[in-house]
Amino acid sequence: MSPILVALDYPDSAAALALADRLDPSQCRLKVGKELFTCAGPAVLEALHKRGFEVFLDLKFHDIPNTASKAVKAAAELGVWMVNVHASGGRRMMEACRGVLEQRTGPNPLLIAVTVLTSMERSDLAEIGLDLDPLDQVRRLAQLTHDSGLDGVVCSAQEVSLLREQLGSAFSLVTPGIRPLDSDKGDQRRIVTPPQAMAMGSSYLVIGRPITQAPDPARALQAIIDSLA
Ligand SMILES: O=c1ccn([C@@H]2O[C@H](COP(=O)(O)O)[C@@H](O)[C@H]2O)c(=O)[nH]1
Repeated sequence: MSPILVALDYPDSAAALALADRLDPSQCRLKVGKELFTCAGPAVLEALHKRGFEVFLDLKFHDIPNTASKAVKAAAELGVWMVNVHASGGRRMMEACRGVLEQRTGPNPLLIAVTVLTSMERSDLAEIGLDLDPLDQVRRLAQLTHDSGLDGVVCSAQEVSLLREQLGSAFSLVTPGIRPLDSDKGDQRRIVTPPQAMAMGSSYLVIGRPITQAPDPARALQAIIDSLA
């Protein structure tokens, strides 16, 4: 199965489903984030599942343990393949989220946690009171996520080699901030090309605008897949 997760960052389900209809579920999974889920709700997940896609519901829950864990349970009941929280919500929050999944019968999504957003660099961390290199904060939060029993983290591919050494091969490393050489960086800061990310050990590559904003998104996806071969 392809490691590519296409980010469906669209303002309505018609646009998202129009793209999905041009893609093949054997070539990629899809990611539904805050914009699309807020406007289209669970119905868009049902429509994507009907088309045969596995879906990462990227809502990055960050709340007290009771609230975050109930949100994770609700996401699991929507049948998604992967769901996430913010690791900075802490160990008790992450353990509560893992706990609600353990109590369910039936298939569970992978549960992962965001470390440091790929749009952030050292100066952004300093402004929120963290005077350290993003790599150090990513390593700390990834260890906490691992110790809390989750399945993996969201990080930049720049951090993947060290996290693989630290946490082993079974831990999922999901990497946004992926940019083919000719594409615009936009608001991302810690970026890596698709072949480099795979070579360094990413489990999954999250790719949005380089595909969705391309003149021919299906062709852009195929070019990225070819670059990984
Ligand atoms: O640290 C993070 C966590 C999540 N994202 C999400 O990934 C995609 C990236 O889209 P691009 O258009 O390829 O930049 C987007 O949906 C983000 O919400 C991230 O970029 N970084």
